[in-house]
Amino acid sequence: MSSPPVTPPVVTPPVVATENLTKTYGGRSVVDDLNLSIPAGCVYGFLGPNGSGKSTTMKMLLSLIQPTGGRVQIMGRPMTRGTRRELLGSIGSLIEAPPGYAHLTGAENMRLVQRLLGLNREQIDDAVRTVRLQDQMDKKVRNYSLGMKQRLGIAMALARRPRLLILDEPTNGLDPAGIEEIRGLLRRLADDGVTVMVSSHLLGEIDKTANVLGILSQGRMIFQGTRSELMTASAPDVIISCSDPQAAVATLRPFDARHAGRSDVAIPALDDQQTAGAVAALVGQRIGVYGVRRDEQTLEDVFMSLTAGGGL
Ligand SMILES: Nc1ncnc2c1ncn2[C@@H]1O[C@H](COP(=O)(O)OP(=O)(O)OP(=O)(O)O)[C@@H](O)[C@H]1O
Repeated sequence: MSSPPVTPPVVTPPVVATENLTKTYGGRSVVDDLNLSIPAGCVYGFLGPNGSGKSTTMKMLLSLIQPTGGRVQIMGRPMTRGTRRELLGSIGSLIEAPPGYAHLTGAENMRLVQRLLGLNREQIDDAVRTVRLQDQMDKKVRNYSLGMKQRLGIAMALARRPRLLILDEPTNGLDPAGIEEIRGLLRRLADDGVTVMVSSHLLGEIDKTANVLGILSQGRMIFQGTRSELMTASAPDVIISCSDPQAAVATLRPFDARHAGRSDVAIPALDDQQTAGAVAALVGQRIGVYGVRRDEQTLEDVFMSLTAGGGL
């Protein structure tokens, strides 16, 4: 009897991959040996304090500036002088200030994009609907709120129906309602199969939207993975609630224990075996152990400790 044919798994290359991507200005590396990997269909949150190199990285992905070293691959193909034009045709981007002529209406701005890129009317209408600006198209852009300008910028980036969208700090300066509007938009785009790379210096602005996070500090990637992997990697404190915290701190000095208020003692970076050892040591000293738990950590705590609070 012949065995059924084995279908090889479909391996989709990352939509963006960089290898040792580096940018140096005057001998200083502002992007340093970066290995980015952005899976297809995700919202990739690119986080880091101001000046950590996010914009410089995004500009290199878009070929707006030349890397000093390393390589960029988009959808499995190397970005070179020969492939650049074609690859950029499948990327929409919003870098720095929102684009658009202030003295023209939203509709006039979109018509310019249509003509410039040789698009059809349906593509323009779809993009405007996606960012929910269809009722604002006859207003001059100078009368738009910042959030509306950002959404118009995103509509311009979306009009060519890109597979990849690169947005540099699209929520910067927006009020909570504007931030929520952009979050919802990014989720809808990812649901429609667009891969979105979005930068921010504020974790709270994108952590609920992003499936994958890349955290940059001083030009180096200090973490890349899912939100839950980040929480796991951060090894939260173990908190032991006990009858005599002063004596417990003395007993657990080799574990770097500290008094954490009332009956609590906090111990950093303990694995399960070490936790059992710490509890046994307390029991051996006749200190009553009331409870043992892992500290609650917000993603903000983790981010702050990873980036040592620099610039936040
Ligand atoms: N053309 C340039 N010449 C010299 N230094 C530069 C240049 N462009 C950027 N830098 C420096 O590179 C570092 C990274 O800047 P970049 O704008 O990429 O950071 P960022 O993470 O995007 O921060 P921000 O959110 O503030 O823009 C900064 O120290 C910046 O001053």
